[in-house]
Amino acid sequence: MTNSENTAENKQTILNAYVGFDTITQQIEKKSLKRGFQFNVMVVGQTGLGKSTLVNTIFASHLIESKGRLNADEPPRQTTEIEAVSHLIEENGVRLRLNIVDTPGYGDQVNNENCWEPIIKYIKDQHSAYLRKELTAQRERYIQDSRIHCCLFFITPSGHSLKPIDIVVLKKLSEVVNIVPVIAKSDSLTLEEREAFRQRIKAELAFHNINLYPYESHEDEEQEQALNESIRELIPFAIVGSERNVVIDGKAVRGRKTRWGVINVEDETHCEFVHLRNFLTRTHLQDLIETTAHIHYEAFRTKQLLAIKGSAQPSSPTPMSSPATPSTNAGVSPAAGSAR
Ligand SMILES: Nc1nc2c(ncn2[C@@H]2O[C@H](COP(=O)(O)OP(=O)(O)OP(=O)(O)O)[C@@H](O)[C@H]2O)c(=O)[nH]1
Repeated sequence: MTNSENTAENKQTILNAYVGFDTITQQIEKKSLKRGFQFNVMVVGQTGLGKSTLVNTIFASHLIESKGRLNADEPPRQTTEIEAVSHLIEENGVRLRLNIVDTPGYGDQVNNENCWEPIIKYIKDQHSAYLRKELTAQRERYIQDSRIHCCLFFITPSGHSLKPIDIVVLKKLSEVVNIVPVIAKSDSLTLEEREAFRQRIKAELAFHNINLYPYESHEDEEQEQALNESIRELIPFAIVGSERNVVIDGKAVRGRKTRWGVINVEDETHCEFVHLRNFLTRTHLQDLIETTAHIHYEAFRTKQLLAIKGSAQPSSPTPMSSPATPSTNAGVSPAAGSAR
């Protein structure tokens, strides 16, 4: 046997031997399962649009209470107050720590000037808290992540167009968080009205350059790109929520019973709730978490660290790159995201 044959044979032997590193995915899975997952969702929209109901419908349990008035003589809410509730939910041995941040009463005041500020401040405060923990000398092994991974934005089912205040708030939010807009209570619109409303909203979002999640990325595989494209077609999701079960053909389903029939929340021909739930929990949960870290938090972090560096060198002759345009994750551009 020649030397080169020997080398080739050796190489072959090594490649055929079972080393065991193919179990790395199981090892990661085991560790991740032990640690559990953290998902932080924020709901933004006017009072009574069904925010609490939708969250409870998505996660199939009563997680948050409605903040609506129970009696007509109760005083209306005075200010935008932000409230976070935390739940540990478990499915087939997978533990998910779910934080729901409710922002009741947004845009409900007589004077809505800067009503979005507490919401933006809350999101930035979470980034700031994370950065502080990250920069401490003896940082925790696993930093508690309270950064908002997804903001469900509720659009009033007016059938006309977005309100000017919605456009301002969407624009501000899209710079700091992944937004998933939904047409709330879409059972109040006919199927044609829904579609026309959706197309109008898409056109408005594109006109105002509002970039929504999922962002376009040339790094995604073809399959992923196709999935994201189909999701963009459905955005904003026309949803119906319900915490009650109704009986259809002898089967109890989540639905709303009206005088003229029953809406089955889980029926794709009735509304897009199932698509939204699949998108949030089955296909994009991890990506929402990663995109928050790689794009929104990274932008915040860069801006903060550049600002600190800038203040440490007040007489520096070289101008610093603008903190307003931080670098984002390679290949992924929220600015290039589709706003359809
Ligand atoms: N028709 C219809 N009604 C809904 C839908 N979702 C919720 N509702 C009803 O709307 C009312 C308000 O729902 P909530 O979930 O409390 O609304 P909210 O946006 O959380 O209200 P706040 O917490 O006060 O901001 C309740 O009576 C719900 O049963 C829906 O999809 N369609």
